[in-house]
Amino acid sequence: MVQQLEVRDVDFDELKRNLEFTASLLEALYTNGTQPSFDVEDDLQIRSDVVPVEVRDWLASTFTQRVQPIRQRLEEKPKFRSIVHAVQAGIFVERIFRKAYSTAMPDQPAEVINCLRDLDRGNFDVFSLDAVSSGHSLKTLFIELIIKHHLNSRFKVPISCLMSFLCELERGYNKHTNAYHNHTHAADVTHTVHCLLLRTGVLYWLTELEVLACLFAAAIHDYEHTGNTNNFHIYTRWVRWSELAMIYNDRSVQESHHVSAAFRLLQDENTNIFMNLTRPEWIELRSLVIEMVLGTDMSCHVLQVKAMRSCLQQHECIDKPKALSLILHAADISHPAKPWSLHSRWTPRLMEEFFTQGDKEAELGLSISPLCDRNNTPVAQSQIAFMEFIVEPTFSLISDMSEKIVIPLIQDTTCSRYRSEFKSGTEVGTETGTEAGTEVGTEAGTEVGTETGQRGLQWTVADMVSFRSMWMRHTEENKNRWRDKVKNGVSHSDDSETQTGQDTA
Ligand SMILES: Nc1nc2c(ncn2[C@@H]2O[C@H](COP(=O)(O)O)[C@@H](O)[C@H]2O)c(=O)[nH]1
Ligand SMILES: [Zn+2]
Repeated sequence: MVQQLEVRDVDFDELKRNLEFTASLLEALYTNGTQPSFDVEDDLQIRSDVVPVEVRDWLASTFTQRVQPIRQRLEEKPKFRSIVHAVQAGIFVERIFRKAYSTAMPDQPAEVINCLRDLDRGNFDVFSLDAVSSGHSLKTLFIELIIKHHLNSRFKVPISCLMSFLCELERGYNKHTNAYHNHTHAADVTHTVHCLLLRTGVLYWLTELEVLACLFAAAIHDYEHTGNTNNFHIYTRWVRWSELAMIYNDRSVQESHHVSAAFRLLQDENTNIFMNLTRPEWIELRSLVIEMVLGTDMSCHVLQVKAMRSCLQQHECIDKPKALSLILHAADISHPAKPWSLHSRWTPRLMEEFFTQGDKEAELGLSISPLCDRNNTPVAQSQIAFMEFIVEPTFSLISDMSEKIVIPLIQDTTCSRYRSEFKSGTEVGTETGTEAGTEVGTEAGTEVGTETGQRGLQWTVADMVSFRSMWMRHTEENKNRWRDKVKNGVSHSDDSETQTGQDTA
């Protein structure tokens, strides 16, 4: 606006609308900043009637991990236009953003559009998307999901920043040319998070900011992965220096790096996709993303699963960051719960990465880590064990947790604008045939939450059943495939089917 005034190129109607929008933003900021502080009584057992509010804020910000809201003095409250104007202006700017995206986005090749039609399905083929998008599956998918969830317009994500950020992100993923931990894995996990949120119904429990945090966390969760395990970084430092282990004091070495390096990207204004978030939004998003990405450290698995199980058993309230961390963790280990055509392509990639680490360990005169010896690893048996002891319990927990979260939402017939809007562009639970498992469509469940003038929320209990039966069916089928290999004596790393990055589908 200032630039327009400086060059005297002013459209007064547009200027007025933009000023109104600015006022609405400031008003939102003011409202956020002056909302009552969260409860610190529980954390520190402080009695609110005897402790002044400033002291409580100080205690909360210093001695708990909660984030302090920005507090403004009351007398600073400016006078703003009516909320109706603010909303109108907001809608106007959202439209401008949508238009900017459709203009700036180059036309996608027909093959890409075709691939993206399966975006809401569990059998979505990320390898095909990577092939038809010339190796840009992460970029293509992230943009698609951001638009699909209306997050680009809601959070005013500048298209140029988004493009530059995603180029850098893909570059970082390909820095170490890993067979498994590369941009395709990031695209796969991002897609799977979207699918899990949608198919479990947890999506309808979340705010738009939380959805943004989930997709962003998934996209960056292995950024600049070195292709080695954390233990490799920690235990090889006697013979080989690991900068990351030193920086992060042996704690979640890689995960700490992924999240830190990704946030560093946002420090550059050309790649800062969150430049238009308010301060409280940014703080909340950052905190969620950090917790989710650190939760992908596999050494947290047992604790994470135990904590959520006990929360469900004791009928406690489900902590959102914990639930979302579990969803990202599940997405991260989800390929064994997908059709064999996908699982059988991920396995040799992962094994090759493990074996490359084993080669390095042998070269350094160290003992070779479990599953990293290319001449002696029982791939099939290890995959069966991974499914039985890690994947199935995690997915079972996700199903139980989602039911606990979503059933009250289904019973609550006041569905939000977001839920209805999203639903009108997405069909959940209507899959049939092999993919849908029990083949239960929306008609089988209870339709709830119909609002005048909007398509009703059609998310149903049947969809939850379908989700559970689908991952169970896939893990069972995949285990049987591996069992057959054991029976036929082709279960080791020397079996050509389980060797390096070869597509076996
Ligand atoms: N033995 C197997 N381990 C697997 C498989 N898929 C994943 N994994 C392990 O989980 C982590 C995932 O975390 P990430 O953030 O590093 O991607 C991965 O490193 C493996 O250790 C599998 O099929 N078999
Ligand atoms: Zn991962």
